[in-house]
Amino acid sequence: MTPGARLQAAIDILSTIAEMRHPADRVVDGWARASRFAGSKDRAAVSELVYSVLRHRAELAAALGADTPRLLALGAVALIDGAGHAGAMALADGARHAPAALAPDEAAALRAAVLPAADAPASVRLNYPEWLHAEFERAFGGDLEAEMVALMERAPTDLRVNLLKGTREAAMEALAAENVETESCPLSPWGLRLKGRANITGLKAFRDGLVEVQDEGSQLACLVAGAAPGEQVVDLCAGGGGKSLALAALMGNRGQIHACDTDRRRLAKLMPRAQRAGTRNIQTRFIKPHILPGGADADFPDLEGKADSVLVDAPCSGTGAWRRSPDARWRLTPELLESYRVTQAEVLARGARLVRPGGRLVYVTCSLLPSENEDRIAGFLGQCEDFVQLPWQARWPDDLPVPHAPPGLALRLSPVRCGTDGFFVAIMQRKT
Ligand SMILES: C[S@@+](CC[C@H](N)C(=O)[O-])C[C@H]1O[C@@H](n2cnc3c(N)ncnc32)[C@H](O)[C@@H]1O
Repeated sequence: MTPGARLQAAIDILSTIAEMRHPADRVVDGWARASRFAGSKDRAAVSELVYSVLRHRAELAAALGADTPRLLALGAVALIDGAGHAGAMALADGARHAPAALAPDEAAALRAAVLPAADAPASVRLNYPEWLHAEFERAFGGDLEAEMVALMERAPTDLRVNLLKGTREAAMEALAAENVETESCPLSPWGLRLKGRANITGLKAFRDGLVEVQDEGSQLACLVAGAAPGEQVVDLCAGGGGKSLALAALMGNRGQIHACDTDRRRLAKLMPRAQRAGTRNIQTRFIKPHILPGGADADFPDLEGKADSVLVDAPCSGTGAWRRSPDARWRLTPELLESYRVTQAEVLARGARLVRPGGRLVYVTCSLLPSENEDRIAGFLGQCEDFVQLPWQARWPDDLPVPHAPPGLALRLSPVRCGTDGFFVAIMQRKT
């Protein structure tokens, strides 16, 4: 592909993302599958440009005074990728497969474009929706700028070594034998961080179930949630089972994990993964999203008040994972956020009913927003007096380095403080 054709492909992908509001990775993958003519370098260059626009969208829109996919992509070539104004304009020459020549107003906007100065609003310079500014300020205070800069960076790829299949050292060797260099994650005892890039799902170590892709922050959430051999564990929002699989490894295949979700399609991904991992103590359960107020929970007639531990890995804004999904910041709306908060309160209350006296209720989000985190826990504890919150430090193993999390009972991970995605973990215990 010519540089102009790559630019036009990025513009087409950005147009589809804007029109359909689909996740960017899905649209980029769909384009790559449908574009057999594109080689691996073309695919990498197109994807790089699409993500560059998504990471810098607010800055670019302010610089250009417009946010059409065409101008945003040209602006990214000029201002982010370093090609300069003339370099970007030269690509839109109307040649076959390249973008049509610029209209006079487009050319004028591009020529005049300069990235916002230091006195521009933080939400513009650091690329997040202005309506979330107060929440981020509440979350980070004086660290807001540093955390938002870190959220614009690319996240490393982390793997969780499946201890049911081998040690971290054995996994590192197996990966090295497939030319994939890794290093131990700084905090997770099961974590390996890729030094470069690799197609993980194509590796033998992955197919053999020795490693799974899981951010270190998610691994730490599982470490703190904990699960002991022989326990009855409910993973109430199990999705594709990333956390169920980590808990199963902790349990050494003894006890039972009930992996539940309201989405059959997501849940269906779990059992093939469990098989690959050699996990034999997970069973899946499709559940309805709501229970009737005051009534019994028809999806859990067998588990009411019986579970040793209930993990509520709640649906959330995903703000903590913006490094991986930069487009998610532009799909989030106040209405969507409010709908997450409502569901979070519902699933917490539902999970609480399943916990036995003395058992644990663990609430996890990959959100950085206090309204999905601390406020949810405060609301829950205000209504459920038979639960008390435990400090996360009490569940942190003595022999591991301690994350630089801010003080408080709940564990709050973030890219700057801990080098992980943003996560929130609160542990509550049912009084005996
Ligand atoms: C953060 S994701 C779970 C990720 C998963 N635990 C993992 O580690 O891979 C949240 C999940 O909650 C599910 N969900 C949404 N509403 C729900 C509800 N009312 N009850 C239970 N699960 C729900 C979604 O389908 C989604 O799979």
